[in-house]
Amino acid sequence: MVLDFIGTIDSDDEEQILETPRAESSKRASAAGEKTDDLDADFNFDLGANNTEGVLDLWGGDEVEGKDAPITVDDIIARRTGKPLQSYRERKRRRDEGESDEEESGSEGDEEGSDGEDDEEEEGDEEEGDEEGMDVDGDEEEGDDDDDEEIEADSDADADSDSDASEVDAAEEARKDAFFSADPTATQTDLPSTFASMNLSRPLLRALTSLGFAAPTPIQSRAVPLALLGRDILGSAVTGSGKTGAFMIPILERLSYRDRGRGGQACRVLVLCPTRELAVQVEQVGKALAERGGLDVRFALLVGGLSLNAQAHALRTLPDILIATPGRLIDHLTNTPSFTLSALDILVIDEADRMLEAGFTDELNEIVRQCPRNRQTMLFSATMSDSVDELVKLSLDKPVRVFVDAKRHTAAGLTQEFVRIREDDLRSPSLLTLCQRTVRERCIIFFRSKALAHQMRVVFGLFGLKAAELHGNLTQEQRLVALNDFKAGKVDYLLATDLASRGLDIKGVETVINYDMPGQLAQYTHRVGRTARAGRKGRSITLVGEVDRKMLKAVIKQSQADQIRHRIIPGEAVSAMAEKLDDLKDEITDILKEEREEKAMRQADMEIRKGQNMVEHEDEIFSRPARTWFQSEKEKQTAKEAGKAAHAGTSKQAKDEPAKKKEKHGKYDGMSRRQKRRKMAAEEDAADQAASQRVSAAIRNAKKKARPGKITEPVKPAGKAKAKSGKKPGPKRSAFDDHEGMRAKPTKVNLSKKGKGGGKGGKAGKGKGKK
Ligand SMILES: Nc1ncnc2c1ncn2[C@@H]1O[C@H](COP(=O)(O)OP(=O)(O)OP(=O)(O)O)[C@@H](O)[C@H]1O
Repeated sequence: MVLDFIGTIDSDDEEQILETPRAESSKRASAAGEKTDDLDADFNFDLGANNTEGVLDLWGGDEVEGKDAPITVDDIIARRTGKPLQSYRERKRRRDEGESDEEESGSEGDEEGSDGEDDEEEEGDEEEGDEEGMDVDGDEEEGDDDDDEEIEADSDADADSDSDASEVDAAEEARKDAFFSADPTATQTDLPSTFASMNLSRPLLRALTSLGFAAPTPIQSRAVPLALLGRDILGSAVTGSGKTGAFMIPILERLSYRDRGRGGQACRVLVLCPTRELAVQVEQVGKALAERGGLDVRFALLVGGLSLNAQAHALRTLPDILIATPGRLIDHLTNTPSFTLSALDILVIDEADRMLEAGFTDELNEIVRQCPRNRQTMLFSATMSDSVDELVKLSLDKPVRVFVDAKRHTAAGLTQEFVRIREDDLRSPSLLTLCQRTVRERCIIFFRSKALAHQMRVVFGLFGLKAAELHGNLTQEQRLVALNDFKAGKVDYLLATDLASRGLDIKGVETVINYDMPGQLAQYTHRVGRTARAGRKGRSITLVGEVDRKMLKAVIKQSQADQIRHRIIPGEAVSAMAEKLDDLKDEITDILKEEREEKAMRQADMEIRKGQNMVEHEDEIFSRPARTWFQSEKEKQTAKEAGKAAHAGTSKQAKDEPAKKKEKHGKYDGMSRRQKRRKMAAEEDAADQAASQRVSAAIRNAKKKARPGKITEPVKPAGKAKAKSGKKPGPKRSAFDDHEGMRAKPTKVNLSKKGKGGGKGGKAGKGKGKK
């Protein structure tokens, strides 16, 4: 690996990286009316960050009232340790205020002690770190040779097919040329530098100013004018560069000219998003713009986890803009009477490359099928692909590719750090060390699995680190509470799966940690894109194991050299943490067990209530029309699995291994030892029998092959091959031709009676041959 250009960080001095620009330059430039690439870093779309209740209302908050709030892991930990968890800021405030009741001083003492220790250690560690850093570099170089060999070998193989590949490339390029329109903005030197120069209406201009959007971002400068012309667009620009505005501004502008006369009311715009949280956010952006501009535009949010009835009711009022996740939208298209997309003018697919992946294919096809063909379609993503194969099914009309600064894959203000993990067992201790010493707040940590994210929350809790989880195993309310607690700074870490990797715009995220390297490059790009948004600075830290080296190379290849750093976490600190973690194993198991028991009790309670409800409201429940589903549960599951595999992009080995394990594990599940032994013996017998049958069959076949064939029978393999190749069969050959070099007399057989006649002829032939 080439680490020469990678700056090594071996102290915990973050100032250099995290000095957050207060967007002064941006503001100055905006004030002067200049065009600037810096976005308004202080602008916040988060209308509900500090108002959890308000946002919960949006999600049917009545279900989350405090009276029935479930016991959380934090509660269990607090109960067991006798110390409530506090965020970093709370701890700091208390320390500053000198609060010192016994309990607090205990926990603070620990923390301060460890802080102090860390500081002392750091100097020593630096040297150690340096040494280790050199060591790592050395190893990396060695390893790199191996990789280079592999790559060279690959390129050797490639060389043979170079001309084929270039033909394919040229063909693909030709297809793209035919499919896309040329982008008139690509070479345009006088792109609009202000919103006013885009000929937007006054109310919308007012709204933009009031939101602090002084000047359009590059993607907005290029995409908005095209979108206003009604063009189909394939838009791409780095994460956090204002793509939401790039489609929402022209939508609102176009809607202000809609027909409002009789029958003019209809659902005209549909924005599809892959996750509920992103849909909520897009709706907030649209609503904020509409409200600030006093625009008469109505929105409906169609996402899972919200009341179906409330959404159906909203749909009956024909809102102008629908923001939806695909599954819930199809549910409404199937079950909400008179709801159609027949009047749709604009379809937007946000995070379009994700939506084109396997898991969403069926749903997306169905939605597109129900949209009018003459609609305008806009696709956006930071990792948008322009592969024609994927796009043709969306029936686009000569779309324009608007790819801003296509060579840049990550935000300019992002510093990407990588920590080498030599043994997988050291991953968790490394993460904890990092969080205790360095990354103390405003951090999203991504995990490959929900279970791991959850387990880590318990561990974080035991170490006094306040965290929330965000993944698909939680109820919608829990997901939202987690998100809002993190936004409001009530928790310092958001432990998430890829559910949170795309689109979420959370102000002030300073650090993104990848507990493991994601399986796809696009996933990495979106994860680290949760920081360094809108012109701010931010940092990502990725723990890289040996198996992740290929992906690391790919990441480095797509990044600017000055963005990359090599971070070293002092080995001693990690070892000490590993020991502490080891000591806590039983405690962690007990907490998880206690949590499962709490959950089971709640579940039982819920079942009882459900039963009571059924009894009380039986008539009403059974009088409701049955809902129909677009896909059966099985189909849904298959699509989900396919989507997961495509999205995770895990190595084949990693994908196969769990499957193998499962099969092996499940085979004798639930059997007693005796049953298991019997079954194994029977299986062995059956295997032996099958093997001896195979041997006998092989002997029979060999003998058969050695016998001369029937006289009139064409030699099989040659005949088959000819038939396949479509060539005319030549004159029939006798089996003797091959064996004895002498030609047998042609025998007359009645070929019209194929089966029987042939058989007879065969027999006759055989008889003759024998004579
Ligand atoms: N013209 C603008 N001026 C100032 N700030 C802006 C402007 N446009 C967008 N922003 C801000 O930039 C931030 C990022 O915008 P947005 O979420 O649309 O990014 P994105 O490109 O869609 O990111 P992702 O690829 O992660 O989905 C938002 O907080 C928004 O307030």
